[in-house]
Amino acid sequence: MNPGLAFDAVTCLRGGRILFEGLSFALAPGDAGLVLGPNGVGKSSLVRIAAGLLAPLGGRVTGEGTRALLSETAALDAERTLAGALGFWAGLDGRGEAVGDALEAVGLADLADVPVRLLSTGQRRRAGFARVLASGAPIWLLDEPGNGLDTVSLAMLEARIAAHRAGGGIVLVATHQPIALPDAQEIAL
Ligand SMILES: Nc1ncnc2c1ncn2[C@@H]1O[C@H](COP(=O)(O)OP(=O)(O)OP(=O)(O)O)[C@@H](O)[C@H]1O
Repeated sequence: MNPGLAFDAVTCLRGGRILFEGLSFALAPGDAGLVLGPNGVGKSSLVRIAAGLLAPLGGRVTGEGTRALLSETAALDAERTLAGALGFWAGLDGRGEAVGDALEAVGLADLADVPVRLLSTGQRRRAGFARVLASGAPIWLLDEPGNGLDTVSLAMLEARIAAHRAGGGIVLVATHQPIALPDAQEIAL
């Protein structure tokens, strides 16, 4: 199976307004898409459509391969320990053993036993990214992945994305912040 992600003439309606219309792009293994545009233009909506959480008004999304989403909400149970919350999701994919390495990768191994609700903003963001890493999904959908990250963590994120692409993974990033994403396809809304 060759992963891929393509938008074919996708139109997005939200809150009674057309946010974008007839949007097409295609990402192949190793590719990155960078979604850019001002506040409220529809970047998060585009990522949600790519994740299958929001239906487009028109057009279609195609592509093979599982998709992992990092969005504003980390989607981790606040009352569980960090390792427990990540283990819940990874376990659903039969990848419970991947949690330890993911926590190491994002520099949170020391906080594995801390409840998610006690994490700082940046730590929570990194925890959300650890969930993506642990998923093993070939397609990463990252909505503002750099939010709240310090310089070291941003460099970690960029390095992990580069390694993912080098291994044939695909990434779609929506962001305001500058992020190193060499040769990314710009998707300007
Ligand atoms: N659940 C919803 N119901 C109705 N309208 C919504 C909903 N979520 C978002 N919108 C509207 O859709 C528009 C686009 O929102 P979206 O979050 O996709 O933009 P964005 O480009 O990601 O913004 P930002 O840069 O501020 O994160 C906004 O006008 C917003 O109010």
